[in-house]
Amino acid sequence: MDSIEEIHNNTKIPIIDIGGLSDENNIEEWKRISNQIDAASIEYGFFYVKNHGIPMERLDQITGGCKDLFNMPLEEKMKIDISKSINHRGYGCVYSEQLDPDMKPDLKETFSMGINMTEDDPLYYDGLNGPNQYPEYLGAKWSGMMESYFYEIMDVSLRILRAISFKLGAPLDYFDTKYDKTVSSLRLIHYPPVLKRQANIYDKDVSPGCGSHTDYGCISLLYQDIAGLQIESKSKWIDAPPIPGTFVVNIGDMLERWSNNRYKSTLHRVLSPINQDRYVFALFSEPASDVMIGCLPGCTSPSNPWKYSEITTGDYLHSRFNDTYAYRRNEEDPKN
Ligand SMILES: O=C(O)CCC(=O)C(=O)O
Ligand SMILES: [Fe+2]
Repeated sequence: MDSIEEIHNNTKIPIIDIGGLSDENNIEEWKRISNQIDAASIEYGFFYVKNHGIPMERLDQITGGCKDLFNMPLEEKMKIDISKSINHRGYGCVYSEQLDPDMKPDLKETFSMGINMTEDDPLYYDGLNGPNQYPEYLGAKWSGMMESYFYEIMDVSLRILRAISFKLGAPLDYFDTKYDKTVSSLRLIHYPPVLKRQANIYDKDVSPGCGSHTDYGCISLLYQDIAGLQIESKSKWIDAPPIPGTFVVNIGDMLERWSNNRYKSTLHRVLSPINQDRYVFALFSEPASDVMIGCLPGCTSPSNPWKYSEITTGDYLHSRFNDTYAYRRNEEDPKN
């Protein structure tokens, strides 16, 4: 395998060492890290993080968990199909999602899960909260492992959001207070191989691995086993290859709104792997569904008023899911 330096020579997306965020008294480190995150979020909307605290063995274990899920017989996967869910969780089969409306639906299958909310909570029936659909076929050990991982990666996401709050003039726990009933979603993805990639990636008759899109939430943290991810930078597509032990982090639409466009929710896409399966797991980090997306204190001034109107994270997510999922196409848009 190529060394980190060799891989990194081929991409300009910065690698940021976030180890120092675990000591909240080390102000110099917080300044250094939050400045690096700030610069990368302005220029690329993407960066890699290392020293995040999740060991390589754990990442291999979760990759193994992805393979176990997608290797299940189709009838077992369909038992937990996302269309059976009240809250957009469970298995999404190949072609069920179309992230680029100008292209064919995506050649990928997915599994989504989040926190288990109890039924007595007023947010339970808002279509984003509620129970997970776990694969019984894989037993409680599998779901227990994924639930633990969900909290481990949530923790990393909140550490990064604290660094962003630090930089943008908000209290360090600005996002923590909005995340008690987080609708964050952990998503496992499998990209089936193609024999030969189409010569013209813009061929509208061929499904992309994942069509070009921006993410909906605050930040996404992604681990990929093999290459395929590309991001748009200065009107060109550049590769964001896997770098061992790191996560790819990107800014989503909600943080773009919250930061008054200081940070970029960058277009990205995935090329189907050739002759090889590709496995990914990503956390889409988002606050509770009743949280209003406002403007961070350091991102507005009399000469730079907030460019958006207020919307709750729940309404925003529903409208985006309705745009991109075949099974939801006929549902009412809550924004209308
Ligand atoms: O598979 C990848 O590398 C990216 C997936 C992605 O962008 C997404 O699911 O939003
Ligand atoms: Fe994405």
